[in-house]
Amino acid sequence: MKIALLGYGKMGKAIETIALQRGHTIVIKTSKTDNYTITDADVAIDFSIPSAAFGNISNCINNQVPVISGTTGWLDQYNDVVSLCKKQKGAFIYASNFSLGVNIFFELNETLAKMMSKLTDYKLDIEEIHHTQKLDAPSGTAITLAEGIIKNNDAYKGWELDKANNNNIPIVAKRIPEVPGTHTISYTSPIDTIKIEHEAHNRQGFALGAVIAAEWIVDKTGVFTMKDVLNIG
Ligand SMILES: NC(=O)C1=CN([C@@H]2O[C@H](COP(=O)(O)OP(=O)(O)OC[C@H]3O[C@@H](n4cnc5c(N)ncnc54)[C@H](O)[C@@H]3O)[C@@H](O)[C@H]2O)C=CC1
Ligand SMILES: O=C(O)C1=N[C@H](C(=O)O)C[C@H](O)C1
Repeated sequence: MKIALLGYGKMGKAIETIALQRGHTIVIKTSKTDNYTITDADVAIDFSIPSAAFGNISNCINNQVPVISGTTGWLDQYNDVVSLCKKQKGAFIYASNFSLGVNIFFELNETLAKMMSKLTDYKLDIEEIHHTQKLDAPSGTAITLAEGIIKNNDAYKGWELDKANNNNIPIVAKRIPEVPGTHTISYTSPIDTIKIEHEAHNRQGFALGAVIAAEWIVDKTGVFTMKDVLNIG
């Protein structure tokens, strides 16, 4: 496949390595709004910055190039992308986290949330830790985890950064140099604590998942998620 990398930072470079190992060619690499012809690519992978994602994705969809986006922090425009994709009969996947391990963790989180929904003595919090260059907080993955809990436990209606209000899940975001991404869900009662955690050791899992998603979507039309790609849940 001929791949366009929209965003050639830490993730763009990790994706390039895996894509080349899997026999693909990188035909476009952008680190800003450079001039390029997106139709030179069979598929585009956007790991850019929150303010650039919507423009990058729309350009692909308007030109009938299937697009994968892992960029976080732009989701107020997600529904506009879904509408555009339907109108243009394009192909699009967004995932807050492309790694297989985190997608299994998402399923585990929902199952645990269902089990904990009747145990009102337990107080819940989500913690995420990332490197200090990260632009957004909380992480997209922490938001997906919160949404998975809200769907399965009526006690929670939303989430809030650094605050524990009645019906909102508190998300604590920590920034520590070089941490690729750690997410922890804790349920604490006066008697004990139940914890589940995913710790990425490097960026390879995110990058491999993104390339697998690109290989999967290249001949499809529609809006999909990693559940469709990995066939889990
Ligand atoms: N969904 C997932 O599995 C993962 C998502 N991410 C997300 O991916 C995004 C990128 O992460 P990193 O590579 O670590 O960041 P980074 O800061 O290393 O790279 C971002 C790159 O985007 C470039 N850029 C800026 N404006 C652009 C534009 N208009 N078009 C194309 N590129 C542009 C920057 O110059 C930079 O090279 C972040 O939003 C991060 O949260 C990161 C890891 C995994
Ligand atoms: O910015 C990062 O690095 C990461 N961002 C994603 C997120 O916001 O959840 C995924 C991963 O945790 C790494």
